[in-house]
Amino acid sequence: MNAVHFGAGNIGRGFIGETLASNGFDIHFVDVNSTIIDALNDRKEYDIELAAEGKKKIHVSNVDGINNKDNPEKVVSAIENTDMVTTAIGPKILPFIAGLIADGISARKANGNEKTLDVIACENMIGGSQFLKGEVYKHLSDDDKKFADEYIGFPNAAVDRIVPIQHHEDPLAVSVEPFKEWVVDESQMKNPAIKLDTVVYVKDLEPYIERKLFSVNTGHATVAYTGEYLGYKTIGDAIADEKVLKQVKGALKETGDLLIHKWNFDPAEHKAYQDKILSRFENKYISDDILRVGRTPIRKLGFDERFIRPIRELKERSLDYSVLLDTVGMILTFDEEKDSESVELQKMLKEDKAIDVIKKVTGLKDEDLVNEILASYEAKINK
Ligand SMILES: NC(=O)c1ccc[n+]([C@@H]2O[C@H](COP(=O)([O-])OP(=O)(O)OC[C@H]3O[C@@H](n4cnc5c(N)ncnc54)[C@H](O)[C@@H]3O)[C@@H](O)[C@H]2O)c1
Ligand SMILES: O=P(O)(O)OC[C@@H](O)[C@@H](O)[C@H](O)[C@H](O)CO
Repeated sequence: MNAVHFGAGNIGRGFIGETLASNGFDIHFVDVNSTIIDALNDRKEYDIELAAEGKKKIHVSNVDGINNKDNPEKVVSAIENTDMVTTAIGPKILPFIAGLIADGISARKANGNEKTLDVIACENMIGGSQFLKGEVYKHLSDDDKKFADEYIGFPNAAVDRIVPIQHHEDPLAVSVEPFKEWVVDESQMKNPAIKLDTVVYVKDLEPYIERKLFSVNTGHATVAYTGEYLGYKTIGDAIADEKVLKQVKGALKETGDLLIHKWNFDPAEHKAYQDKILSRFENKYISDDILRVGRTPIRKLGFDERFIRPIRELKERSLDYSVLLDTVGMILTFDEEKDSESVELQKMLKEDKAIDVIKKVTGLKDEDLVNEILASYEAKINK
């Protein structure tokens, strides 16, 4: 069996690649990074190192690479014959690869390939694969849409493993934390016969993706933005400061209250899940830049993203969201010249009224909440 995986970056090589390979798949990685693609084609293998005592190595083989910028037709032909498509490319990039996936689906139809296929977006977002489906369908004819409705599934997924930006001489080497969790919505699959060992299949992904995004990612981002505000550069240094630790614990308490209320999670189990997350952020074998974890602050301030959605839903339930609100004030001060969204956000805040920027980036219509965010931001910049 073989898989086409879009995004040969940190999580692509460091988690999705490992899982597909250990399940016996040959992997065609698709990326625009020619250094990585050339190295994959030269060597057809790479190593993953576990960031923990002993630094165990995991060998991944039977891989190659396709540069979708130079050879889009090779991507289409790989999709035409593949058993699975996965992505780990970033939510904003999905629309740019949708056309290639659509062409691959059209080619399957044209060649009478009626083998069912699942396309799984492994991105940090709610409803990632279904979002990708919407983008792919924009490129399909009505007939090809009917074919896709019958044979192509887009099951949503949640993936969890911290993989920082890599600094090795070997462009394929990747160091990852030992923890890993990949959950797929089984009810949206077209080919449920392909079940990957170590992947968890569930009938309803929503509680899992919300638990992940509003615990791991809200927590991580809280460490990043509070840390940046206090002058730190790495997650490890930031979380060692008790002010940052207090902030992340406060944020997790609030999202935990929401998740327990909404999904009936067992409070003791949820507390253990949160404690595990904090210990993962403190992993001394990993150096994770605040710049990476805080990247794309406009995306992270989105209506359904890791801060605004829990705040909205806590407010609806008359539950406390003061720490999340305080953190949103700090996100708006995130000023990193290497992050184009941070540059754009700061430019907007200089040129426009802060209240209008807040409305625009969060999509909020609730005037009271917008004013609360404005007050939180002003408190941060006037300190
Ligand atoms: N790194 C993590 O800890 C982690 C964990 C879970 C989920 N995720 C999610 O996985 C996704 C990828 O994150 P990452 O950390 O691996 O990022 P990354 O930047 O390391 O990898 C993304 C890869 O996509 C490639 N790419 C960008 N534009 C492309 C295009 N148009 N066509 C083909 N390839 C393109 C880049 O060259 C890069 O190799 C994100 O949605 C992220 O939220 C990351
Ligand atoms: O990838 P982002 O930008 O959505 O979030 C940054 C990190 O919080 C994220 O990559 C985590 O490391 C990962 O989600 C852990 O599973």
